[in-house]
Amino acid sequence: MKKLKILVINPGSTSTKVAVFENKVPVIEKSISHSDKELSQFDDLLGQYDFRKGIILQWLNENNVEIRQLDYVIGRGGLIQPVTSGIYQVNDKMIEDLKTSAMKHASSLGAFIAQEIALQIGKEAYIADPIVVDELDDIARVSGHPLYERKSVFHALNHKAIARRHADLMDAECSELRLIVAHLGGGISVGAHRYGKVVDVNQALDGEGPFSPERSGSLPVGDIIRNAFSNQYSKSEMHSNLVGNGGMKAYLGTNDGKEVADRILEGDLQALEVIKAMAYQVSKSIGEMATVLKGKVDAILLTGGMARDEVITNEIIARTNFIAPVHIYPGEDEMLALAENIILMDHGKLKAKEYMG
Ligand SMILES: Nc1ncnc2c1ncn2[C@@H]1O[C@H](COP(=O)(O)OP(=O)(O)OP(=O)(O)O)[C@@H](O)[C@H]1O
Ligand SMILES: CCCC(=O)O
Repeated sequence: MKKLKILVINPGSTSTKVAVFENKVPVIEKSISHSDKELSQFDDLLGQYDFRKGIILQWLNENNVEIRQLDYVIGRGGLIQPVTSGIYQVNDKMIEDLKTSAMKHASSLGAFIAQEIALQIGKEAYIADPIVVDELDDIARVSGHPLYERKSVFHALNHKAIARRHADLMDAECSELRLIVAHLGGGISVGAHRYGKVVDVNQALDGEGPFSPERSGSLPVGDIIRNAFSNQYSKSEMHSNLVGNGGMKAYLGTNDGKEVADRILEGDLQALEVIKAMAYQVSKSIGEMATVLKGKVDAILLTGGMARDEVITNEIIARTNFIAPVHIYPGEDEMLALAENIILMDHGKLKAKEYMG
């Protein structure tokens, strides 16, 4: 059977990851880092479109990949309206919703860039398990005030991929397991997976949960309101304290977990205190999700870049392994997960869903 050639595009806040897969094998792949300075020349996220697309086309060119050789193009999906888990064909409604979304996230560029490249070769573009996958129990939507409904915004693609990887290793199906998955990346999301559905999770973009390398997570709301009306901060300063310049970066001046790990090895006690506080908050979120699953938890899975750091994982294990065994899956499976969605669709085992908005 002919091997499928799949271009996978995953724009993140500080990098653009790109790969060409032949079936499940990434024959070429690259993570292109973008410095704060490089991205600050653009007024907003959509302003980065030509820049990021140009980098991808140049990379394909350098690797002698002609786009007409591609069978499929898939991007990581961003801030559309809430959807169920699955693979979606990019359509006009999706593009419109991405353009008008009030919240911003780099993954929204995935659909735009995938669509433009696919159109050039007369094909459709796809996204899968975007960050707005919503499987919340109704009770989890209640925030505490009717003006505000809790939203499901999290690392859905990697949560689902790591849950599947764990289930495979256990010789089980996700639909048989009750898992707590903690993605420890630039942002942190902790979700309760009940028989394959993420029935509760913190809104990991700009609102809830543990602080992360660059996000503040949950903050005392009354103090935020007082600051917002104090005339001391602009709206964008207030927001960047939540996303981009919050969390570890606000305390230690860097969002780089490896740099902080090195500082701890050199004896930096402040760095150790902040990392332990982050692990403490992640552990509390895991405890919360254990109550969502009524204490019946088969396993706790730690994933994302920061799951490579033993100071963090050991602290979380010590605080949570009374709930269930803790398994560590460092890094992420997002690129492979996107390629796998295409392969399953091509083989007729998964049907692309139509995005209705
Ligand atoms: N070996 C390591 N030790 C400590 N921290 C690490 C290590 N490797 C990566 N990290 C840190 O993990 C964080 C990034 O994780 P990851 O790559 O999963 O996030 P991302 O893709 O940038 O963002 P997100 O996961 O929120 O979409 C960074 O702070 C990075 O420095
Ligand atoms: C909110 C999910 C995506 C991210 O943190 O980058």
